[in-house]
Amino acid sequence: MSNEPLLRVEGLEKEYVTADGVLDRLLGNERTIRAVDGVDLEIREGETLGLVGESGCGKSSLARSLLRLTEPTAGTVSYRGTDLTACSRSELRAVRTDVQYVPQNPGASLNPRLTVGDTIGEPLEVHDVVPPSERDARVRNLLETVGLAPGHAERYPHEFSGGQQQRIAIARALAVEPELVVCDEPVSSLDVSVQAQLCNLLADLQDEFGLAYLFIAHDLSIVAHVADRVAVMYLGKIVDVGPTEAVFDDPSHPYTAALRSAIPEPDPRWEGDRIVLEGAVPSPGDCPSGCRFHTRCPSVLPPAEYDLESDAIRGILRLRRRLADAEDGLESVLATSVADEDVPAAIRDAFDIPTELRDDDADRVLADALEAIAAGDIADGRARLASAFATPCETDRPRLEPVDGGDGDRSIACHRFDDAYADHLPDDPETETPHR
Ligand SMILES: Nc1ncnc2c1ncn2[C@@H]1O[C@H](COP(=O)(O)OP(=O)(O)OP(=O)(O)O)[C@@H](O)[C@H]1O
Repeated sequence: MSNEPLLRVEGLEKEYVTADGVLDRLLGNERTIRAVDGVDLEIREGETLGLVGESGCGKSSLARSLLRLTEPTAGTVSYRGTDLTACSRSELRAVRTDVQYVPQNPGASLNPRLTVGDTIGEPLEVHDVVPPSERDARVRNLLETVGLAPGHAERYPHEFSGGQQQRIAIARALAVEPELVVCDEPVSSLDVSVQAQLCNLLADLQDEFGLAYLFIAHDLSIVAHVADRVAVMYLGKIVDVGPTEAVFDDPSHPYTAALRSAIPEPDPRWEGDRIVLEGAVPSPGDCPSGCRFHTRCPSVLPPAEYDLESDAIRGILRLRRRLADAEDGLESVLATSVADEDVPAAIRDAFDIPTELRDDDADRVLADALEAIAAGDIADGRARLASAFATPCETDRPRLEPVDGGDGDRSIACHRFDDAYADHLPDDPETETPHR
């Protein structure tokens, strides 16, 4: 396997401009959704690169824009040195024989009016791969290659199970003898046993034809079985990329650690706790500032001035976010009403902030801010907390940088791995989350 990338993606961006209705569009009330935000990636010859992240992180948008199935907003995609973003439509059609896409949910993407034979035969004709006289034989051969019977060519897509439909979609992609196949969640909708069969099929095809795959999944456990390297995506950005084993054995990025910990049957070697992320992925139309993951990050960096336990800074940040929207007074901070003197304790309780911070100075500043809020001066409390408990995760955007100690193949976008923020790391490693 050569180390020269087959496909190199640089600074890829994809924005969608949406409006709730025609009126909003006419009034200019449109929103820009930045689904892919400056992605750099490479896919090497014959390798499988897994791309994982929760639903809505931008995986399909990335896959579709790198193949120009949807036009990217910015960036370049070089396939064997040819910049696909600069190709004319006809040049792109020629490259499409080398780079194929297997869409999510093949049941919906296979034309119900075409027989399976015509579905697989269509790209053979479009790209002039075999003479018309050899088309049917080639279709039958492709069906056998993906584990279906040659006689299935006469049937229609609805006569097949989900797993079989996925095999048909793979056969269609293979028809033009590609070098790279982008598989968008190829097994997510299938039963576990069918998932395993399809993963084995993809591996066999890779061995036989030397294929490279971009394999998209929201579940890290599937990717572990098929990928040589893994890229982890969060809100339009790659936050962690490296060899599969390294990403699994040392899921250093807090988001990777959370995905890793969510695997239902953990590797017996894995001793980490289950990390439950708060809430869902925020809308890419309204991305958090700084590190996009900071609003859900279990390991957000505390301010350098204080020696704060990670639970405390998380709770304080949650409180700060709530206060940012708290125009209606105390009732939008606390769900139930309590006596004025009990408000500080009730807020600590509601936001999982310890009753006493281990850092006395921090505790005094927090107590003063809570007193201000209890007295009804929410703006003062908000300002005190914002100036005392700022975190670089909220203001500074982390860059995807190689991490020390590896072979240069692992990169992580997290301030915890940037020496410039070393003074923010808590003094007591016992209070740290399990991944660092
Ligand atoms: N055509 C579109 N118009 C507007 N917004 C879109 C469009 N396609 C995707 N989006 C939005 O872009 C964001 C990323 O979506 P995308 O489908 O790329 O994510 P994903 O990680 O592949 O998720 P899933 O696993 O659910 O497919 C989401 O917020 C989605 O709502």
